[in-house]
Amino acid sequence: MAAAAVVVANGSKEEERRGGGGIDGPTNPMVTPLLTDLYQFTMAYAYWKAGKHNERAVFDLYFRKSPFGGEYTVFAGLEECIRLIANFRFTEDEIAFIQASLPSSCEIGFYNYLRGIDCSDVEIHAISEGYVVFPKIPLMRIEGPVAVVQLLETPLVNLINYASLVATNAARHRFVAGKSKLLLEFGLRRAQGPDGGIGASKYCYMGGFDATSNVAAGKLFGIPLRGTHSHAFVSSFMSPDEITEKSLQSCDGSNVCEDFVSLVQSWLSKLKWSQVLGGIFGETNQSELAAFMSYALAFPINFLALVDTYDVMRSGVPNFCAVALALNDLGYRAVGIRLDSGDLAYQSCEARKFFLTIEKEFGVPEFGRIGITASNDLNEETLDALNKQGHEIDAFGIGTHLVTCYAQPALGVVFKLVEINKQPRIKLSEDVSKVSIPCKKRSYRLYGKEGYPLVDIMTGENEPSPKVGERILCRHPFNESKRAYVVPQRVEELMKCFWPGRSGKEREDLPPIKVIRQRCIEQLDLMRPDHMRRLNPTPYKVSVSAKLYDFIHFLWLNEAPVGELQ
Ligand SMILES: Nc1ncnc2c1ncn2[C@@H]1O[C@H](COP(=O)(O)OP(=O)(O)OP(=O)(O)O)[C@@H](O)[C@H]1O
Ligand SMILES: O=P(O)(O)OC[C@H]1O[C@H](OP(=O)(O)OP(=O)(O)O)[C@H](O)[C@@H]1O
Ligand SMILES: O=C(O)c1cccnc1
Ligand SMILES: [Mg+2]
Repeated sequence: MAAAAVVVANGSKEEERRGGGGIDGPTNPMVTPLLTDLYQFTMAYAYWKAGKHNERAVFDLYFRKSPFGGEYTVFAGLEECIRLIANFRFTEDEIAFIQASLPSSCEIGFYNYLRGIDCSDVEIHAISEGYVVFPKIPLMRIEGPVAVVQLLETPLVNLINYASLVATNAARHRFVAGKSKLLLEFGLRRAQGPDGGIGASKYCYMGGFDATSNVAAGKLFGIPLRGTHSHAFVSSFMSPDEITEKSLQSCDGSNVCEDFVSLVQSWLSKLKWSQVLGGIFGETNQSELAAFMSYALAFPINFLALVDTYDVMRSGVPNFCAVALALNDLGYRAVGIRLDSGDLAYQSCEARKFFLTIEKEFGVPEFGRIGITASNDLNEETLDALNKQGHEIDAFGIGTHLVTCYAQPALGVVFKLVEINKQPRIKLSEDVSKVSIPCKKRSYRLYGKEGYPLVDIMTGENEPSPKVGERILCRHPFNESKRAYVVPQRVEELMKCFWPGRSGKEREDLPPIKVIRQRCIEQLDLMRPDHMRRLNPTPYKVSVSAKLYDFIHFLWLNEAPVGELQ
């Protein structure tokens, strides 16, 4: 396959980074081999100086606790990692910068070594993107020359951390909102910079949102685009007299209404004087009406109005209905309203009643079902509160809380050495949850009779895999008394080969985002409901085989010095 090329972003006369396997470079051109911490280079130099740089190392990338007080995480960001790996080459410019940044005592031979580095000898196994994942289970296993893999630590952790966090946040918002609601990501203006904005749109879609307002993300990833209009559009109008072009062709093109403004005004007075609606409102705001009419003239098939600029029930909703009824006369069906302040539950119910009354009173089929979108600082809690109160909202536009991951700003993804030169390594800690699980491992998801995943289990690389119908002991990695026998009805090996290096293994495809999104939805559906609930969810069991358990504790005892009491 032809090698992909990514033009280096820093502008000067630049070489191209030659990609492997026809895989494009990272979406964000800032993702280069320099997007790492200085200490990765100093360690790489020290490995090189010690003649250790080509020792074969295995690192696991995993997190320790699911975010947002939950018991599940959506794994996202893998494709961007593979794009980095496939195109991992230093340019001359970058090497010159590293040379200028390291102490002058560093030998020149190191820079020649960096010149020759790529990831052709690195092997990456990973869980598929969009999978539901759990603490301690490796999301990725990275094997290769220790100095190269060390350089990958920071960018890989960076690419997985926010992606998985925000995809999980999206999945959690979807869980509370319910499957039938349309979820729109509106966060670009509030995101942490341009990359935060693009990443949020991509991974919220992956986590189950339906569309984004972010046009660049729509182009880059093919995510559906949706949007309404803002208060500025409404308040920019002063009066209906501003509307000079008043004609509107009917939907089927069979006739032209020469004065759409008068048609709307006549509907507004019918509404005002109707027996059943009379009394709800009097004079509506005419500048708002002008804005709605203008928007309808511009978008007769997509007419949606923001109704809370002046007064939702006394102005916005009646004005919207007058325009929608005029459109209806011409064969168009209005899309709906957006509420962006006040009590969203109450207002949505009042608006729905108003629509239903019109449907009945004026015999307009389906008018009662007109869409209601709500926005304004929504998050899991407000969605939950709205559900409890009862509401008539069909779509939610969510920005700040979703994309900034307001409830938890980072997922603690880590990258730990588990083996070097075939020797298992462990990292000890006073805090047991921070002790790393040594060895090059495999991991499996074991499913029970009811089809739910029961437990994830890690084994040594060369242990026989768990078998359907065969009892296996699953042990908590650090708590001796926590163990269970499981007879799996289905066994799924979790990690697949996404970058074979020189192993000759087949490389897993990187599927389109829509496929990953669908996979994520199916994965979330597969989970037992008590793991998913928001309040005190049941922890999902993560375990090790009996053999791996014994080995962890043998290594632990071997590495931990024995204290002496005086
Ligand atoms: N029925 C409801 N139950 C619980 N929370 C709600 C309900 N309706 C709206 N909210 C939330 O209450 C908060 C209202 O925020 P705030 O008081 O700042 O806005 P507002 O005064 O309604 O609008 P703005 O200041 O934008 O004009 C928002 O976070 C919104 O999502
Ligand atoms: O509330 P979020 O979840 O962040 O969703 C996006 C918000 O952005 C827009 O207004 P903006 O917040 O810019 O202005 P406003 O708060 O004054 O309406 C929009 O009207 C939403 O309210
Ligand atoms: O299209 C919208 O309504 C929108 C887009 C971004 C932010 N707030 C609202
Ligand atoms: Mg706001």
